[in-house]
Amino acid sequence: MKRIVLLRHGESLWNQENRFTGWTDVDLSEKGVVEACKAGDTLREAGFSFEIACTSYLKRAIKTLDYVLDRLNESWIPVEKTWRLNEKHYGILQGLNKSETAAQYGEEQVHTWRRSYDIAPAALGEDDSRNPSKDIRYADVPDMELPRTESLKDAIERVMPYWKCIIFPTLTCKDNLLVVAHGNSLRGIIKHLKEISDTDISNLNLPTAVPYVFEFDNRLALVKDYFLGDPEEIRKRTEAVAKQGMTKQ
Ligand SMILES: O=C(O)[C@@H](CO)OP(=O)(O)O
Repeated sequence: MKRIVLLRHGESLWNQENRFTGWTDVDLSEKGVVEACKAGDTLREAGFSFEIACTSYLKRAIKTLDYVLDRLNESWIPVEKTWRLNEKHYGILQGLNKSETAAQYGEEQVHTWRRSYDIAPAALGEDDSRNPSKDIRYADVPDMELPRTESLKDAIERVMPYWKCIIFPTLTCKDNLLVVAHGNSLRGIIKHLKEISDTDISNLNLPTAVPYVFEFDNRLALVKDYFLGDPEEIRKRTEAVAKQGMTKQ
């Protein structure tokens, strides 16, 4: 049996303040650090061990991975970072409070920006200091590929080459992989793995730092997927993520 564990980062400072984050490189909150350590403990107690891990270029995911590997006593394993696993780029919404945005533009519009398949928020202007083309960490990425905003569809289009060329083929020679990324980049991967329709994907929300396990047979067909943890707690935390775009949470 082969396994890929998908893990959303622990709570970030902007998750705590309920702000659209996207490619903004915010740190984990104190609660996020605790959540990340707990995810590592949960994986260890369930007998998980990893041969290789990958994550995004954003510190909330990188640090979550570090805490998880520390709890597993596996800080030594190879880790690959890629911009392709970054969160969906939220364009000009980045930094805005989600409830206040819902009060201004309506909950339906905010839901469309957050969870529709192919509608992106307005793009950052070329001169905006948040334009990724001005960030040295993306210097090796062709400018044409750097987003100024993204729909889920756009995010999937840049995640998938990495999934198909690097992550998934690694399963042919390794049995246990860990991917620590973000709510929407992971929703894109899950959509692909579980063949979720463009419409139904709007109902999928991921709680922070809950390991989501995918098991494959030796021919790499998906046989089983499940969250690790208390189902009732996971349900409540998932519902809370869905409600972040409401005027009052
Ligand atoms: O703001 C963001 O970048 C994401 C993840 O935190 O939020 P949402 O759940 O609204 O897509």
